[in-house]
Amino acid sequence: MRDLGKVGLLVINLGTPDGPDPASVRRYLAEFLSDPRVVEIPQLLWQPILRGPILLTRPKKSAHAYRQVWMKDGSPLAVYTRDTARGLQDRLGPEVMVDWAMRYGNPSIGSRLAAMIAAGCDRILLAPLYPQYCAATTATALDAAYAALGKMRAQPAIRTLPPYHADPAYIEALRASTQAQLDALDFAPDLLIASFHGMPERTRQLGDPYRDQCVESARLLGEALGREVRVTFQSRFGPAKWLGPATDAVLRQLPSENVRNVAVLTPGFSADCLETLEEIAIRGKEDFIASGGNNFVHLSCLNASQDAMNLYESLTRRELAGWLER
Ligand SMILES: C=CC1=C(C)c2cc3[nH]c(cc4nc(cc5[nH]c(cc1n2)c(C)c5CCC(=O)O)C(CCC(=O)O)=C4C)c(C)c3C=C
Ligand SMILES: [Fe+2]
Ligand SMILES: [Fe+2]
Repeated sequence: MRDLGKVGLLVINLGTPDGPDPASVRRYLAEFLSDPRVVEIPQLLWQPILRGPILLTRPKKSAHAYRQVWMKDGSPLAVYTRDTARGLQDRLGPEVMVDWAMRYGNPSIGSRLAAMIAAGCDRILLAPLYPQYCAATTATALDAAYAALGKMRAQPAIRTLPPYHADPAYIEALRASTQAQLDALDFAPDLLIASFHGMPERTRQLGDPYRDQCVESARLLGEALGREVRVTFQSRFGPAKWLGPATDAVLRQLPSENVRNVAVLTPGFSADCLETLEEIAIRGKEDFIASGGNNFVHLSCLNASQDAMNLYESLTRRELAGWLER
């Protein structure tokens, strides 16, 4: 008989290839970029483009980028997400079973939900670790969970973590982490840049609150730090118009405006990954220095730091209220 009555917490992140080789990256990109929540072009038109030029060229280029940031234990996104789940398990104790899953690639959301249910969880909090909501991240992670639940006869009760872009605990975690990293620098940045992952401009008109939530997070962080935090958007993909200003263009422009020392933080990413460690910390730095900049630093994401644990413990305890004894 199943042991009924445990509470589960599933930490969810975007997903990453199993290895930094072109075949693994191709598998990952094929799944990721076939998600109609991510590329909102009719599949009949999109699949030939994806299966043709994109999957023939991008895996090799991206694998090269992944190799530059790959860690001993695997992809940074997976390592930090796993460590976040382990840290949260310590904070929440044996009353909650904490696990982690990825929307694309491994471990899949369906497989970890099945494991939690097999272990006796009848109440599960799904926690996509995206502070700012958009359909291409939060919604699709929850879609995948609901799709797996849709195949079950006996479902657990489900709660979902709302976006936390303006939550005082998020702003405080960012403030503490940013201030500690700035205090450890051997230069004083003229400007702080908050670089968020971009989205097609069209998604804003369609109703995604993502851009406004990014701007609000940066405004609140600036207020907490008592200095300007300038918002930019990175990682443009495809020919459509994306949210701006673009991080790479701003970094190339700043030295000509006499801003020669910058710190870039990436507060929309819960964990460091290809987009922060390669695109910003390596290529962003190269662009800025080649354009006449003097000092550049990328500040780490919250990852599985104590600031992160303070944040996630506070958010998840709130959402688990009524399910926990204490
Ligand atoms: C944090 C929020 C993210 C949003 C919003 C987002 C939208 C989005 N991304 C792509 C295309 C790609 N993103 C890629 C990597 C990637 N994206 C995010 C997060 C968001 N994406 C993360 C955390 C990562 C890193 C994964 C890792 O393994 O480290 C990639 C793959 C890498 C590459 O080949 O460049 C693509 C492609 C689109 C099209 C999109 C919105 C429509
Ligand atoms: Fe992305
Ligand atoms: Fe990128």
